[in-house]
Amino acid sequence: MLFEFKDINYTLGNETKRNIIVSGAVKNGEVLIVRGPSGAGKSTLFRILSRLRPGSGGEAFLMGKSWLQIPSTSWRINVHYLAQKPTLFDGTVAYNLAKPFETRVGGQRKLDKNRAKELMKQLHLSLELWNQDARTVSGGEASRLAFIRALLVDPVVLLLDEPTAALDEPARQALYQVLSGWLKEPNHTALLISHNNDYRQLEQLKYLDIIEPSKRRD
Ligand SMILES: Nc1ncnc2c1ncn2[C@@H]1O[C@H](COP(=O)(O)OP(=O)(O)OP(=O)(O)O)[C@@H](O)[C@H]1O
Repeated sequence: MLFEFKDINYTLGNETKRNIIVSGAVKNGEVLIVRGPSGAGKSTLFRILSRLRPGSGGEAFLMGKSWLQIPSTSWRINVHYLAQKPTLFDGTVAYNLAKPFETRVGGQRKLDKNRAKELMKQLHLSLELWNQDARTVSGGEASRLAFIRALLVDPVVLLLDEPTAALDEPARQALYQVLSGWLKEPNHTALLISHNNDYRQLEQLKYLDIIEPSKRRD
């Protein structure tokens, strides 16, 4: 297995607490669709798996190596969380795409400008955006730019949290086409949250349902 998590355990809610325990595994090229009603804890699971917040138990493994053996900064390079609301920093679009390479997340690598521009074209983004102030881009442009930035970092696992929510149909299809190509490269896999079934063009799908324990049949 390329990426595996076992008995990830976390509690949601303040007064009425809900305890969730989930496990899953994905091979090279597979996509695990994480489903569940709004508020079920899907984004929370992604934040735990990318080690942006702690859970209360369980263990994840990247290429067979436990997260207990890998520092969280290195883990996050390879288990990359793409949040529902994209984070863009003050500065141009180019600056935003280069941002991960300024820090340890990008390792020793530099931004591949040609690849960045090629991805922009594939995702129906105008190259005129390159020098635009990132705070002025539209919601749909912002989500595609954050997706491009994630691909440029080239993680092993992409945790995609409703990546097409702000996109129109052609842009949605373009995003899944780019993702599909990325998944065909070695050592790539993804987990995906989506409230609509717009990901049908992806292959090798698996499903994980997050439901309240009281509704479980097992
Ligand atoms: N930092 C936080 N502090 C308090 N409650 C939180 C926090 N983050 C999430 N929650 C709560 O935990 C629950 C699960 O949130 P989460 O974002 O994981 O759900 P989700 O399944 O991704 O929902 P959606 O499909 O609506 O995005 C929600 O009730 C949410 O209000």
